[in-house]
Amino acid sequence: MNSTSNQLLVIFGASGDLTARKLIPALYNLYSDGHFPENFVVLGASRSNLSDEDFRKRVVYESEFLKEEVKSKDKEFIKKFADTMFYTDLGDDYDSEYSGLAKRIKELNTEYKTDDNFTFYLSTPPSLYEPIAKNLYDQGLTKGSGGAKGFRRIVVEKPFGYSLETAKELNAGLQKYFKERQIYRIDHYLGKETVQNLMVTRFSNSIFEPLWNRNYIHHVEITNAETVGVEKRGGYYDKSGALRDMFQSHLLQIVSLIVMEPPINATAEEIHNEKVKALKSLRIMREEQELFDHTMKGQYIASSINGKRVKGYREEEGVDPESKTETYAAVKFFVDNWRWKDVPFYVRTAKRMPTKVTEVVIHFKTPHHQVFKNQDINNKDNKLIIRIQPDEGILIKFGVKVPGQGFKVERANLDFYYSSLSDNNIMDAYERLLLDAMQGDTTLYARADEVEAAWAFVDPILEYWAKDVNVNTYGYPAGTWGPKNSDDLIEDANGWRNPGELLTDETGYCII
Ligand SMILES: NC(=O)C1=CN([C@@H]2O[C@H](COP(=O)(O)OP(=O)(O)OC[C@H]3O[C@@H](n4cnc5c(N)ncnc54)[C@H](OP(=O)(O)O)[C@@H]3O)[C@@H](O)[C@H]2O)C=CC1
Ligand SMILES: O=C1O[C@H](COP(=O)(O)O)[C@@H](O)[C@H](O)[C@H]1O
Repeated sequence: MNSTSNQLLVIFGASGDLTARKLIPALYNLYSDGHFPENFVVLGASRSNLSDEDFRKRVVYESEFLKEEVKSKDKEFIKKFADTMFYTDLGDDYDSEYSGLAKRIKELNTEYKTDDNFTFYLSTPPSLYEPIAKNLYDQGLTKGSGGAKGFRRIVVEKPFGYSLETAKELNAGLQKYFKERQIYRIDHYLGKETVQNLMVTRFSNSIFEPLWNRNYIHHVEITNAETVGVEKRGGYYDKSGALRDMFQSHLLQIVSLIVMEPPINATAEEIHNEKVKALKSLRIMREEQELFDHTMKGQYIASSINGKRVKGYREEEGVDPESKTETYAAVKFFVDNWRWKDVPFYVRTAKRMPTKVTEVVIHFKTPHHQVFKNQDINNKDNKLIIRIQPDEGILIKFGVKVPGQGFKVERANLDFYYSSLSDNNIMDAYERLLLDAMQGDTTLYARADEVEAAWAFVDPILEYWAKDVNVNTYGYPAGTWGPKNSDDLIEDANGWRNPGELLTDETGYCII
């Protein structure tokens, strides 16, 4: 296990939702599991005027996200955790000088012996990333500006850019003040245990990797379905859409792990090098006809689920009532390299689907010669299903003989659930990623060139959709598996695998 050095973690945007919802609960779990170094301090920073005690109340004692923990643990235990938290007010805006912040950091560093090791976590709107980095530099708080003895790391939240151009600008802005190896771009899917397991499944078993290519794989299907709508994030989401929000980041990261070649070792650098090569080999769609044939967008419309009316996307708070922003995105694409030539990849992501599930399905080719003729024609390929969430696990579907006369073949399941491996809870993604940042491991963070390669693939689709000519936005009733014609995109592979029940019997079909 890596060791965690004494350090001070500064969270910008400490009064915000992510800090309370994810970061502090993740820190609490690390603390409970004994992962804090001997000397560890958290300094929250934002414009809101709060004292240290106000901040502790807000994110620990009265936090709706730590309710159970505060109730069930003894007071001393919780107090010790809360006492690692401090707060400093940044004044009116994140552009003003940070002399107060710098002073507080230095005082805490001396008092709590955090060895001059600072991690800066930016949980703010991305427009503030460069100004914050510059201010840290101006205050002598970065390696380049202060002759620091300890380490300096900067963690930034998604979204990382809005397009290839803006992602490049963000990268260049941060790289003026921090070296690439000091920059940690969060993609919380990389912190999920089963996403990491994609590499282990492939590269530590001799039964999968020899088959992991165009000779044996017919197609690859990835589904990311959520039951929730846009909730309180309508304002952000309406400018973003499913392709930017999920596909460019989380789903292309998963694709890179499926497509990549084996790294020569498991170091961050070698893994990132292979992932970049994989992302660069995705065939960028440039022709309008191809973009038309291989992409599909949809938007959820009102429906009734279990007798309760569910709002349509256009009725959500912060959403333009005439919005054409997609809450459903599906893309078919190819990978231009030796391993994957002519193997189609089908990837979809959507909100307001019947069930929450993220899974990768590797569909193997059927055997060249069919010895047993009476196999169900739609169900004769082997499938490897990697369930990323929920019920993390791996399922192999393979043919077995039905007992009795003759050779009737049926699919059987070889099922593995992650939960059967250990009694310990699987670490939450933020917990894992924070611990990695605290330990200086960038493996599960996205590197600049990875992010840019993903945007380079997505940009032409976004541009084509933005033109709004020959592009339909298909409506689908909330609680269904997307537009009624969604199987058109994947008809050459017998349609999508829809695991789970339909919540509603409405099956509307419309173009909106
Ligand atoms: N919440 C979530 O579940 C997720 C969030 N993220 C990302 O994390 C980051 C923070 O998100 P979240 O906590 O939800 O956002 P919030 O709006 O809840 O918090 C943003 C924080 O930034 C500060 N801030 C400073 N300037 C501005 C400004 N001009 N506009 C808005 N806020 C400002 C606010 O504090 P103050 O006003 O006191 O300065 C606040 O603490 C964003 O980049 C978001 O995309 C990513 C994935 C999930
Ligand atoms: O980054 C995001 O992810 C969530 C889904 O995350 P999950 O871990 O619950 O699968 C998504 O709802 C949100 O829109 C997106 O910004």
